[in-house]
Amino acid sequence: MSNNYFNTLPLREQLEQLAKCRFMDISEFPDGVEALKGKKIVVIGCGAQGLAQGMNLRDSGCDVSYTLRAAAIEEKRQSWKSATENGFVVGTYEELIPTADVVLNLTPDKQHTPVVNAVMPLMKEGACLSYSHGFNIVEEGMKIREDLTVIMVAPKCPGSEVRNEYVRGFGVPTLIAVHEDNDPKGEGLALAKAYAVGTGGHKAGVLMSSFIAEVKSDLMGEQTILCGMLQTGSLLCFDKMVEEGIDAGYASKLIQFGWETVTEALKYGGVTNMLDRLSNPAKIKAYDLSEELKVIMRPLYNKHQDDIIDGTFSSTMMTDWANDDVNLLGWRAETAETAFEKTPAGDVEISEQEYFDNGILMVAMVKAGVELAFETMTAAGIIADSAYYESLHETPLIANTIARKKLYEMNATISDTAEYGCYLYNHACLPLLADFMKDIKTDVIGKGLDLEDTGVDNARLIEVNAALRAHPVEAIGTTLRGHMADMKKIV
Ligand SMILES: NC(=O)C1=CN([C@@H]2O[C@H](COP(=O)(O)OP(=O)(O)OC[C@H]3O[C@@H](n4cnc5c(N)ncnc54)[C@H](OP(=O)(O)O)[C@@H]3O)[C@@H](O)[C@H]2O)C=CC1
Ligand SMILES: CC[C@](O)(C(C)=O)C(=O)O
Ligand SMILES: [Mg+2]
Ligand SMILES: [Mg+2]
Repeated sequence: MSNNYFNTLPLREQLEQLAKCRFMDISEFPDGVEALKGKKIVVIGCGAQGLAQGMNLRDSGCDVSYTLRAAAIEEKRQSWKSATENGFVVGTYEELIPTADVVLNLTPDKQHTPVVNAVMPLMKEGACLSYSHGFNIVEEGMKIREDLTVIMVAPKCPGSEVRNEYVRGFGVPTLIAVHEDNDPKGEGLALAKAYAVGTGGHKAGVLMSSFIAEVKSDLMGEQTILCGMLQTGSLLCFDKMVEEGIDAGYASKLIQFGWETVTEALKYGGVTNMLDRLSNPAKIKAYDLSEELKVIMRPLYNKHQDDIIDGTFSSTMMTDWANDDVNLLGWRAETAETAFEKTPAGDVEISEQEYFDNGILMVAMVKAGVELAFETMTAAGIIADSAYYESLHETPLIANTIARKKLYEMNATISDTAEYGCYLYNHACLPLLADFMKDIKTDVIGKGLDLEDTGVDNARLIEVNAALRAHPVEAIGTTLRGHMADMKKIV
């Protein structure tokens, strides 16, 4: 079914592409959206990314309209409503694609082959086709007409946050790339840079990378820490608290809003700051739990990265696509039936500090997941900047979606590809953590440490603090966060 482009490349070229990643200074964007001025941008699809990116680009002065498949227009589906209610012109492929200078393909990855095959013959000679994820090019080996420029502008963030951050006057880190096989006029980079400015990404940080590095890091981040770990942690922590007699409404609230609160600390000051929010004994406890979790979960992180690199993951997922999404839909239904999803957050006050104090295990899970994802990606040749965005930086942005409407909202907001990978990880991780969870009590999830004396051994505290600060995700995080000084507070 697929013709994996990455697997056709010689090893040296694979390694070179994986390691392609350069942080662009904001001074490299002096022309703003100029390269898109006077150009007609037509977005295919008006879903999570489509609507957010289109609105940002329009607010940045670009000419944006939407093309949808005929049935979506005839049936006035949600995509049609989202585009028309926001004042955009909407038309069929035949009406709008031939007029477009730049076509943004923002349909689900699963649909890219049929969508691109349908629009490519309608595209103007020399136009540009853009993606926000390189799956179609890298994993399916899609060949694009030689006269067309092919670029990627991939926000490292859910669509809702692409819009929210822009409205807050900021942006989200964005990875840009030009498909080297398709840059006939040498204008790909200028277009990608202007597009990144139009969505606000340049304010948060743009990485100039490759289609390959984006795909192999994006898939890894979303499957493991960003979505898989948060889903697994939510289910395990909730069930444990209820089993230990904690009020279900309290447990539900602690988790639903806890991820957002603890990862907000991560966003501002990395893993170090997140653990610094705990008392000294709680910090040492969280550190020890996370070290234990890392030993248990490391083989799973390695497996996910290996399967992503060699194409096993993509071919498995494509088999599911061909099989009417039987696994995806089954996992989605199963998630909806979990006790955590079905228990509304209780009407109880939980202070910001209490989320940390009573959520020590959640802090440990985030630390373990972020560090493992970062370590695994960089060991596979992904550059630290990119691994940082795909592990630490994006975790709070995904956590925000859980705060809105639990796992349902997270899985509805992320791409179908991320949703599939999230469930895949979750299914493997739950049994892996079964023994570990047997020893967990309410001191680390639900009630917090009940200590009269909060004293700790100096040498141990120094050792833990040093280990936290020495992790390589902290060094790159300090540098990259230095470029995000205007980031706005959420919680
Ligand atoms: N979700 C996210 O936050 C992120 C997504 N991305 C990437 O962005 C791209 C878009 O993903 P996402 O925003 O999640 O997608 P969504 O599922 O949210 O939106 C898909 C849109 O495409 C339309 N669509 C679906 N099937 C077809 C089809 N066969 N032909 C034409 N249109 C179709 C849908 O409208 P209708 O069904 O009404 O026709 C809908 O408007 C993907 O490449 C994804 O990897 C990148 C970063 C983050
Ligand atoms: C976290 C998943 C993601 O990669 C994203 C929002 O960045 C996606 O595909 O949705
Ligand atoms: Mg992503
Ligand atoms: Mg993704």
